[in-house]
Order: sequence, then C-alpha cells, then structure tokens
Amino acid sequence: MAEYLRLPHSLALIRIRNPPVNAISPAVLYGIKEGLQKAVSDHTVKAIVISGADGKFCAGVDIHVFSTPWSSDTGLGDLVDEMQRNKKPVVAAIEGMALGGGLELALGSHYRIAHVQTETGFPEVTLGILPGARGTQLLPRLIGIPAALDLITSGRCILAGEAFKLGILDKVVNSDPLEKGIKFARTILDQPLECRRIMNKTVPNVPNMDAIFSEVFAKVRKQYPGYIAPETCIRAVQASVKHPYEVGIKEEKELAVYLVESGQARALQYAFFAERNANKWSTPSGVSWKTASVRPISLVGVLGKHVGEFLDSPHLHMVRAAIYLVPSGVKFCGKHIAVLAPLILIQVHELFILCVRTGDGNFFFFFFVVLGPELRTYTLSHSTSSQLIEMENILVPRGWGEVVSTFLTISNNGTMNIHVQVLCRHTVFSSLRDSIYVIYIRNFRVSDLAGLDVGWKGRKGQGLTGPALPPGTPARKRGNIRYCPIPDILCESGRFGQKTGKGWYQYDKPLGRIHKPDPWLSKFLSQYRETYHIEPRVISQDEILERCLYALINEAFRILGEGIAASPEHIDVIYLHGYGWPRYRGGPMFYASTVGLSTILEKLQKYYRQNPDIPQLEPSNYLKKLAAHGNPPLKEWQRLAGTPSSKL
Ligand SMILES: CCCCCCCCCCCCC/C=C/C(=O)SCCNC(=O)CCNC(=O)[C@H](O)C(C)(C)COP(=O)(O)OP(=O)(O)OC[C@H]1O[C@@H](n2cnc3c(N)ncnc32)[C@H](O)[C@@H]1OP(=O)(O)O
Repeated sequence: MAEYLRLPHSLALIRIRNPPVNAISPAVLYGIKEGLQKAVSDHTVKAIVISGADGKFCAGVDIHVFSTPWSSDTGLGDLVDEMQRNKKPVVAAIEGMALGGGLELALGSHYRIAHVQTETGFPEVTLGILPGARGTQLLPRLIGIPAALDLITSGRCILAGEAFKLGILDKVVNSDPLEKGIKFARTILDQPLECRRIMNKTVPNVPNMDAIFSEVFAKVRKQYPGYIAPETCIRAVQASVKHPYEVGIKEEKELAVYLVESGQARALQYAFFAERNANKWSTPSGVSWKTASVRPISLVGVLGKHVGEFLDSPHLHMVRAAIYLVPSGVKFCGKHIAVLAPLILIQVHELFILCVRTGDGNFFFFFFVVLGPELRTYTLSHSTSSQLIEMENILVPRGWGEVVSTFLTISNNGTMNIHVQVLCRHTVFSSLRDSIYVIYIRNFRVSDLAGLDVGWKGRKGQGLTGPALPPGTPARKRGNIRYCPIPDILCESGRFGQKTGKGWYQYDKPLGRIHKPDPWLSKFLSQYRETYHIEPRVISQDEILERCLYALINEAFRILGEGIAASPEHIDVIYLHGYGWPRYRGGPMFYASTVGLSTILEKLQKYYRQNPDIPQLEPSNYLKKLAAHGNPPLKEWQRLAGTPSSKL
C-alpha cells in the first residue's frame, strides 16, 4: 500500500509501504494513484513528496505479478506520465534503493534527491524483461543514449554518486533524504515545471548514433548469447530516438509484452526466487546461516594446480574471510556439511579444492573455481568471497560430491555413450547448439582441466579397469551395465588432459589453455567403432539432447526422492552457479517443468527400453509418482510426491 500524509507548509507526502522492499503490487500502485489524486484535488497542497517506508524507496514492480493477469496492464507507465504532467511539483526522496519500476517512479517525479548509499538501476534485463513503464523512453532523454544503453542492457545498479554524475539524480545527501526532500519542496512551490518533465525533452543527439547501436547490438550478442532481453532492450531504447514520446511508449509496451510472455522471463524470474529460497536452508537440527557463528581456523590445505601461486595471491586472503563464515553446528564428520556451489564454470582456468580444519576439529571442503583473466580481476576487486558464499551456499548431505559429482558422472555417461555411436565427434559437438547442452561439452573441458588420470585412478581402485579387472571381462560391460572404456584408453595413451597437452581436446602445449578438437580422437573413435562393431548411425539432435538431459533430470528426481537435496530449487541453483546452466532456462528442474513430466517419463522409458544396460535411463520412482499427477507446478512437487525423510 501507500500512505498519504498531509504535511505542514502546503506539502503532501506519499509513502510507499510494502515490506520487505516496498515492491509495487496492485495495492501499492492504487495507493500512489489515490495519494496523487488527493494531493491534486486539495488546493492547499502545493507540492508532493514521494518516499518509501523503512529506509527503502522501492525495489520495483513485485516480480510475482509478472505471472499474473495484472502484468498485462499494470498501469505503472500511465502513472509515471501522470506524475510528470502533474501541475504540482513532485519530489522523490530516495533512500535504500530505487530499482526498476521504483526508478521509473523517480523519473516520473520532477526532482530526485537521494541518500549517498542509495542504489539505482534498471535490473529488468536480468529478469528477462525491460523497463517497460517508460524507463526505456525517459532515461535516454535524461542521460543520453550511450549511458542509458549501458545501464538498461547490463542491468547494473549504481550508487547515488554515479547516478548524480550521470544526471539521474538532482541531489545526493548524507542525511535523511526525506527531511531534505521536504525542505527542498518548500523552495520550489511556484517554480515552472515544463523543463522538469523528462517526457518533453528530446534525446540528446550524438554523432554516429547508428554506429553506437550497432556496436551495442554486437556487444550484447557476444556477451549474452541466447538471451533475448538485452537485444529487445536496445530496440526499445532505439524507439526513443526514432519516434516521438507517444509513439515510443507504444513500442516499449509491445516489446515489454513480448518479453513478459517469453519463457526466458519466466525462467529468469524463477531463478531470482530460487536463489533466495536456496539461501534459506536449514538442517532439521536448526542449523542455518542465520544461526551461524564465526569460528577460528586451525589449518588450511589447498589441493589444485598452481597452488604456490594461489597461496601467494590475494585469493588466500579472500578465502580466509570466507572460512570465518563457516557456520558452527554444521559437521563434516557427521552427516552434515555446508556446501558451496562453485562459481560459474565458463572459461574455467583453475580449480581448487580447499580443505579447512576449524578450531573445534571439524573439516570443511570448499570447491573454488577461478574464471578467465578478465572475470578473475572482477571477482577479486568487486566481490568478497563471503558475499559469494552467502549467495551461493547450498546444503547437501555427505559432501558436495553427492550432488556435484553424481551430476558430472551422469552427464558424462550420457554424452560418452552417445559419442561412440555417432559418425564423427565433431558432428555431436556442432549439433549441441543450444547453450544448455554446451555444459556437456564443458564437462569434457573440466575433465581435461582436472586431469583424466584422477578418474582413471578411481576406476582402477574400484576394479573397473586396470590389473584388478577380472580376465575375460568384456570391454564394454561391467556386470549387466554398459561401460565406456574410452576415458581409460585415453589415459593408457598418455592423454591425461591439459597437463599433458592432450585429453578430450588437444592443447597448444602441456599445461596450455588453448584447446581445439583433436583429429586423433576422431580417428580413434572410428577405429573403436570398427573394433566393437558399432554401426554408425545418424542420431537426431533431439535424441542427443534428450538422452543427455533427461538422464540428468532423472538423477535430480532420484536425489530429491531420497531427501539428498532440500528442494528442486536447490538443485537448480547448483546447476546455475556450478555448471553454467543458462539462466534463461531456469535450471534442470525448471526446464523439466516446462517440458512436461509425462513427456520426460515417456522418453526415458523409450530410451531405457532401447538401452536396458544404461541404468541412468531407468525412470526414478519420484519422477513416476509426480508424472502420475500430470504436470504439476514445481512448487507442488514435494507436497504431491511426499517429502522423504531429510538426509540434511
Ligand atoms: C502476460 C501479458 C504481459 C503483458 C506485459 C505488459 C507490459 C508490462 C510492462 C511492465 C513494466 C514493468 C516495469 C518494471 C519492472 C520492474 O520493476 S521488475 C523489478 C525490478 N527490480 C528488481 O529486479 C530488484 C530485485 N531485487 C533485488 O535486486 C534485491 O532483492 C534487493 C532489492 C537489492 C534487496 O536485496 P537484499 O537486501 O539482498 O534482499 P533479498 O534477499 O534479495 O530480497 C529481500 C526480499 O525481497 C524480495 N524481493 C526483492 N525484490 C523484489 C521484487 N521486485 N518483487 C518481489 N519481491 C522482491 C526477495 O524475494 C526477498 O524475499 P524473501 O525471499 O521472501 O525474503
């Protein structure tokens, strides 16, 4: 809701109140409109101040509403126009944040005064939508095309100081902005407002406007491949240059509708809430991040490449800060361990596993991923690992290995079995076009990086290969289960991955990082097929994708069914942050809900009938139980299929 207060000195105050972040719900919008009308019709009111309760101006439109009919006509854009046209000056007194629709409300005001710690921005693009309540038309008029494009396509939030420099804010203050706003409003009661109405301005002209747009299109295509929102945002901003305001806002709306209705927006908004949900883990014994306390470290061990370099680097400092956040009460030696889903595995350069012993004798393992050089700098200078940990922590029992390496194994098995059946390895890779499937390719890169000999040693230890393998064991069977000996053969040929300069790929040199497909592997695969009489066949892209993905999804259902993961959202967050799963697909569980559970079940049944020696294709009981209900919403899964006893 929004409160209306009559203040002394001919002023009125509209205060948004909708905890926790004063998001714009239908009730809030109605409250603001009503407040505005009251102020307009009260001839004793000469100016209006708008603010947010509890130190937060407004975090934008309530994201939940984009999946309700209200989103089709929020009326927020009309309200923003009404505020601009108002004959009485409106002053936005901003504290905490003015994001998305919150910033649009501020742009609808004639003056903007903000506390120095305020964050502003248009994060809509990260939710798969655009600032569709006039943001794409007003911001370029206020700060010019290049700066507006930067903010709108990146979704980056900026502090008040930067917003002031860009011209978004009129004043930045160190004390209570509401007090300052009220004081300021008293000084402008009779000032003309025409020049304060952004809608009446023209977009500042810059030379090479076309070139600027072309450059930004190219940049976002490269930076956010597969995402539709960034390009659509650019088109909306372009409309502010091409058309007068009244036409521009119509185009903005059309583009907003296209995005709001897209599957990508649904997935990105799901991811937003899934991350917040995942951070709220707790164990049945009541341990959570909230109950966590700082614990001293007695020992730190780092396993991984370039350890010496790592220990000397600022990483160690960062890691120390992180370790102090390990919550007390979470035990590694018992069933419980706090797991940090690793960071995104795009352009992985280094992997570290960090073992920490705390003062009370418990051990914790952290899985760190260092990204490419540009990102690495970014990570170090703009982020602390305590933030990263707080953002990405997931709770799973028996160590991260349970979820993380099970997924790796499943996805590798899925693709490896497929690999040996296709004519040419490159065909597979080129057919895995959709970026979801790129994660499978990435798994081969990660295996090369980690060292193929690591898994080989493990398999030898389990008697799956090497001298302990009983003589006469068929090369491609272990018991009744299909076995893929290719990674073993690679290791036997000295192909241990990046460290030896060849593995699944060939590298520029031993320990080199530049990879390319290796013709050796194609030749090897064709000999392999001949040896084992594997008939080459063209495998459709659908089959490749389904066999890879549905096996993984099946495994996720098994994990859920066994109480190993707390919720489908937890699994999705692991995938989003641990494997570079494209965010616009929401994660494997969300993806399953969009495909339809009965479709997935049917396909798995079909592939399992065809490949009864691949157990990963056997539909899990949990999936079967859920599919019996049709395609229930993800939020209902655990209620419908029953919650197994938690292993957390
Ligand atoms: C079908 C037809 C369609 C037709 C369409 C027609 C056209 C439509 C045009 C539409 C025009 C709309 C234009 C405007 C759009 C928007 O404004 S979208 C929202 C933009 N804002 C954001 O993206 C901000 C998101 N929030 C954050 O970044 C952070 O939450 C924060 C505000 C910076 C606070 O961070 P922090 O302090 O770390 O707290 P959190 O844990 O993240 O959040 C606290 C709780 O608040 C909930 N929350 C936050 N923001 C929102 C929000 N905008 N809506 C709803 N809920 C929000 C968050 O989930 C947390 O809740 P709990 O998990 O319950 O604790």
